[in-house]
Amino acid sequence: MASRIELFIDNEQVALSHGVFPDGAVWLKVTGKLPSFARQMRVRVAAMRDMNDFMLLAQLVDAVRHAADITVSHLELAWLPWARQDRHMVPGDSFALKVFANLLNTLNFNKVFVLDPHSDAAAAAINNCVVIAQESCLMQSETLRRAIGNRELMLVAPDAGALKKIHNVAKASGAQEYAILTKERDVATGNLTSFALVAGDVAGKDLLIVDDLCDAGGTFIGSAQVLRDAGARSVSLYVTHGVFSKGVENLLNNGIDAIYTTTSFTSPALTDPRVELIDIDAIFRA
Ligand SMILES: O=P(O)(O)OC[C@H]1O[C@H](OP(=O)(O)OP(=O)(O)O)[C@H](O)[C@@H]1O
Repeated sequence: MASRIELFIDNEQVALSHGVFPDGAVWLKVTGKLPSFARQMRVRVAAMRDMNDFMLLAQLVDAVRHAADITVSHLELAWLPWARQDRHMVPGDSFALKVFANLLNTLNFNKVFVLDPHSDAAAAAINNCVVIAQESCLMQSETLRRAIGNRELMLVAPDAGALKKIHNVAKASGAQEYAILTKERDVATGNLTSFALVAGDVAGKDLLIVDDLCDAGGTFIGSAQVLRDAGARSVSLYVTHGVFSKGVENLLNNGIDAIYTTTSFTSPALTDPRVELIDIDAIFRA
């Protein structure tokens, strides 16, 4: 299992056990004590990445509802898989986010809390979805709250998708200004081109690129190059979701000085002095 899954009944954590049958099917059991009557079931899932992880969640919900009369059920879904496939993009592909949301909706949660989803399509497709906004996630880093508030770091939006959110990040953190970059992605190949700085005087400044997620990192390596060419003193990166499919070293060796991310996808065990992890527990509790 790749995901991290936790169960809380009326705010008390209950132990789980899971594994894989010889035929490859995953199994899950609640091994802690389940009261026969409980008000609230809360399930937190981080780093969900495939249908085995979804199946474990579905089995957990079934096990709890079989044993206890639950009146309210909440899901804290830190990382939303398939969130980037938020429309049909090329002929023959699928609107995978909608397919996943339709399955998730069968679990009938009263609320589904999602951290900084890639686009508005998530809240439209998931029933009873509550979005925890990017600025709420970022502001849980004391380092960033202080540095942005003291004007020691200037915010940068790396593309049109990020620009939609950065105004709220600036407002929440007390930043006066932000720089804006553009890029183009060929959705058929994934290739990135045309990086350009379209607004903001970044010369001599310490910068913080802010975005929802980092996958292979091409967006941020290309952005860092443009920002350094324009005279930036340093370039750091905040992403709510750190997939880092080519490793954090790929970024840290290619123009990114420091990384800030949450544990929505990144393992809490990641240790690198140049990476600051924001615990999702702090975000969900805020
Ligand atoms: O680390 P990388 O591999 O570069 O991927 C990260 C980028 O991809 C996503 O946007 P996307 O390019 O899908 O564009 P969109 O915001 O227009 O959907 C995301 O918002 C980042 O900007």
